[in-house]
Amino acid sequence: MTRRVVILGGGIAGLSAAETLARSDEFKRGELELSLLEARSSTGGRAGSFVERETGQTVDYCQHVAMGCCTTLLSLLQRMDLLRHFQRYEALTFYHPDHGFSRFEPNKWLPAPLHLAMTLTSLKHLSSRDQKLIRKGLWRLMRTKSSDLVGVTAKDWLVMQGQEQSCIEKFWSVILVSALGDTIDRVSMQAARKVIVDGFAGARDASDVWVPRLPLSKIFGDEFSGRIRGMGVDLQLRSPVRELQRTQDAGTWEIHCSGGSRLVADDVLVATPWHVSRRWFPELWGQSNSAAEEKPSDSETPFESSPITGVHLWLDRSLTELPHVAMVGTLTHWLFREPLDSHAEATTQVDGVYHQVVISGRHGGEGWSGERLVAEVMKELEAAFPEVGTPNVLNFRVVTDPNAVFSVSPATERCRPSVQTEMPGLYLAGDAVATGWPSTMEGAAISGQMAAKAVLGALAASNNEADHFRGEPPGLPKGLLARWLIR
Ligand SMILES: Cc1cc2nc3c(=O)[nH]c(=O)nc-3n(C[C@H](O)[C@H](O)[C@H](O)COP(=O)(O)OP(=O)(O)OC[C@H]3O[C@@H](n4cnc5c(N)ncnc54)[C@H](O)[C@@H]3O)c2cc1C
Repeated sequence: MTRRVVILGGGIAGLSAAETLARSDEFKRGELELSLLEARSSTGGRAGSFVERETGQTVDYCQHVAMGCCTTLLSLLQRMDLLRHFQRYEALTFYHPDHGFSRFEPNKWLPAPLHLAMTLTSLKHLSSRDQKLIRKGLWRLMRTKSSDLVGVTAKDWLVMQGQEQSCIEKFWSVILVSALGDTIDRVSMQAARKVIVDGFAGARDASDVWVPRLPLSKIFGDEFSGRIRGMGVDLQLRSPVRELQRTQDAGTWEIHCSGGSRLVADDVLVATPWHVSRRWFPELWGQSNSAAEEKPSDSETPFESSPITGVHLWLDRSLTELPHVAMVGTLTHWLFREPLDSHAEATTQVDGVYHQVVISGRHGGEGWSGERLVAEVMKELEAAFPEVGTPNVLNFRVVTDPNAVFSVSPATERCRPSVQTEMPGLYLAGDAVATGWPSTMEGAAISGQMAAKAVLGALAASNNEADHFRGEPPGLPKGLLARWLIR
């Protein structure tokens, strides 16, 4: 008998689930029918783009980057022949107003984690005392198990380890705010460990930076959706789901879309963002994962959002030849220059050189207008690149997504639901489910794959077959030394 699986939400989680299911033998044998319902006119979700009205250029709501440790995302892109739209960088450039530019390039020959040892020395904004303390902190972190960091914020742990303010501001905060999308007084040290250990220390290629060369709407929208349709998935765009109901007698799910259409499914895989999924199933989003953990009190709101702002600038000149710069001690966190190959598609004459500034975790935004924010950012950029004089801003857009990422606080870590629920035929995906990853494209890709495997596992169980499907995807393989040193 054919089982009908419906995926709700065509962000990276939903796309990853659709790809895993569509490649399964069960789907190829015709035992599964697969639909994906997406509210918007394009897939990709938060990894999306808009057409800027003045220039006609397609630009991402906000620049996205992946790291080498994002193995599930990168292999998904590879399988879909989309990785060629990403550029890999092995080095990063840091800038500090008092110390200028430094290059961060992990050693290619030393085994992980020694490949990072010399790298800190190249960061001019870190004094030798800072470097010594940071090495000590990194060592302690590698020797501390993730399970020993439950309930602690990154800031508290760093202070407990004797990390001074200067190390926190110039090193830990810079990496963690960018990677976790929120400030270190809010985020959990478990999530911070994931970034530092998996993203830098665990393997040599882990800290590579992968930057999209096409607008995200082309990669995760047009191209990805074309491919999954080609694999036989019934993709329905502009189909916002309004309501979900379990029909007890039939043992199926009824899915009602805003336009009045109705679908019946044996299995539903909910891959909408946490703030949407929570409206349908609040009980799944506030409870502790582990029986040993206490349920948080009502006063705790475990799933808070953190904003990310993209400041899109069209300047009358190019600021730098560098493709991206991580800025330390400034309001600007990242500068990206001309990240897209999209200009040929602009509908009007593109005037100016496109740059994008990214600012993460700026809660409240100090009530500044777009003009004020651009003026402050431009002051910082002029100081960083004095050789180009005073650039004129020909056009700008400030895009802040208040729900860009969930704030991965200690309370949130305890409450992230797993992909498998106790409701028959109901599975959860999305970057906020319990993958161990922060709110990232990688977390979303892993969650979709895990949820799809749970669907296949249940199918195997109902057919009395062995369940080969469970388990998290493996990350980057750690070398011998890293396995020995990292707990
Ligand atoms: C500004 C910004 C910058 C970021 N930078 C990075 C970065 O550099 N690196 C990184 O790895 N991650 C980054 N992220 C995070 C990353 O974009 C997300 O973690 C990831 O895309 C989440 O994917 P998802 O599928 O879980 O959710 P979403 O992308 O939110 O997808 C959910 C989908 O569900 C659809 N939907 C919602 N409601 C309904 C409904 N009722 N019916 C049907 N469909 C519905 C939505 O339209 C959407 O397409 C950033 C996010 C933002 C916003």
